[in-house]
Amino acid sequence: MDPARDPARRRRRDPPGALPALRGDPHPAGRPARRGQRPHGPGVEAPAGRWQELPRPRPPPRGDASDAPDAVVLPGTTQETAALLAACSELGVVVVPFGGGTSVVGGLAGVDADDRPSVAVDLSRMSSVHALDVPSSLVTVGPGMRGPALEQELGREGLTLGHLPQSWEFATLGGYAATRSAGQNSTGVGRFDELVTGLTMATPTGVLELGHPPASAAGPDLLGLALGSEGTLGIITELTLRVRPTPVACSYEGWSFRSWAIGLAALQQLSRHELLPDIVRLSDTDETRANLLMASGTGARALRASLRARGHGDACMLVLGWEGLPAMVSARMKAAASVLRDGGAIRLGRKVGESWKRNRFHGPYLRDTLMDGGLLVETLETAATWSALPTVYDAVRRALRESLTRQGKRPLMMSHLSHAYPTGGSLYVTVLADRDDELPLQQWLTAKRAATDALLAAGGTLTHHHAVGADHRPWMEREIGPLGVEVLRAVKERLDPKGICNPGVLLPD
Ligand SMILES: Cc1cc2nc3c(=O)[nH]c(=O)nc-3n(C[C@H](O)[C@H](O)[C@H](O)COP(=O)(O)OP(=O)(O)OC[C@H]3O[C@@H](n4cnc5c(N)ncnc54)[C@H](O)[C@@H]3O)c2cc1C
Repeated sequence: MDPARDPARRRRRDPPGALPALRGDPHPAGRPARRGQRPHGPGVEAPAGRWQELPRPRPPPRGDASDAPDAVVLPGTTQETAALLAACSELGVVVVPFGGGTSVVGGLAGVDADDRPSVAVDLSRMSSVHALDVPSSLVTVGPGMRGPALEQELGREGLTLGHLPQSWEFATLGGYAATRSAGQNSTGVGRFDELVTGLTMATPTGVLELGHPPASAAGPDLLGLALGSEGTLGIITELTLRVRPTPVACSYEGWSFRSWAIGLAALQQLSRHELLPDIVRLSDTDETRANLLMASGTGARALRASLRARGHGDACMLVLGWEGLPAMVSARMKAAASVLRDGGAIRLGRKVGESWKRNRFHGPYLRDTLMDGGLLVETLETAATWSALPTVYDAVRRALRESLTRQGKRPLMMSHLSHAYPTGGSLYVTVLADRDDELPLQQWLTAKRAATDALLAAGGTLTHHHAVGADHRPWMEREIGPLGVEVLRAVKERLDPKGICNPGVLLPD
């Protein structure tokens, strides 16, 4: 069986293809809880607040499979899924939908406080195109379909979805909707939730048909309840997505700024002038330095020398991608170039942009190599308004540095902004440190908890695109307030009265 499709992997949050890295530590990014236990050991789920040292949980015995699902079920239609959910509800069996298994926040942890039996619902049998409405630019698909397969089908009609997260090879369309994913082109085409115009969700108490393209004013939009619901309300069994013509022209280019603050200010100017490109990636000095060091060949050496000579020795590199009709692409690039030059940027040209494009799915595989070498390699992400971003950036880095240094492992942190909006942008931080081989999970949870407290206090969101899962649950009330949590609970109680739908995620205990 393709390991990415193996639902027994659902509680390990490693990316498909990451298995070799896990030999020494089966759960470097998160230890799955055993049935009936709190997900990450005592203390870890306590409400966020002032930092306290956590009691150190004992690592699980190697090879412990006590949290594996009791069965894997593969429904083929909405009706079969609805019947399955109704039966599980009656019998008190927990149901965890399994898309591509790429959740990095414990979305598939399957933890149930009551330790009920559980089934993993593998959606791979529902992975075909159901309808294509070319004049309306709409495609209707099954939730188990993966991005590459859909792009191949759409490509025959000269269309594309254009949703390209780094997990694109393995993640599914249903998973994107359930987690409100963002892709590399989201600045241009929109986040995945913006691409969903309608969906069908089977719940234990019936089937919901949500959304009405092109638009409707019939009350509050219930579609928003299903997007980001992470399997807690039911299972998405069909999606209707907005597609667009395959771009005729694609141009990727690199720019350099003297500092992160200057780069952020320039992006803010682009957004203010409605000149944001389709792809934006502004790396801070540490990430730029690492990228330049990893680039080989005479071109890379010449680039490093030229940046030093022009006073950009500690540069922050920006990659922009422009897609669409040739005339539009060149007009937008020209207008943006003038704003960027006014903001102090140096144009590095297309080679830098093309090189980013070639390597854009390689990062996670490099992570495996680094982990094999004994490093802790983890990531976290958030988003904030343009005015709050600098504070959030400083706060997260400070919290991570202090926490890991206190644990005796000084980290290297690399950050980038990869999704820009008129009002702000996302922030993604990669952390590398010597791994505490005895308690690697505790090492990261300690740091992550400090960073999450810090980013929320500074005005960031709990998550920009990785979703809540099991890992972010303790902070959910802080994000949406106690009344917000009650509203979600009330909806869940109506649709899932026995609480069988993925009970271990999203909603706090
Ligand atoms: C290497 C790597 C890179 C990543 N890069 C990105 C990125 O660039 N952008 C980004 O947004 N995310 C990224 N992620 C996170 C992850 O890929 C996304 O959260 C993705 O949307 C999950 O899709 P999936 O099909 O794998 O869902 P799964 O991991 O299988 O499930 C995720 C959650 O959704 C629920 N679920 C899945 N399918 C359904 C359904 N049909 N109905 C109801 N609930 C369902 C599951 O129960 C679970 O709670 C990355 C992950 C990895 C490992």
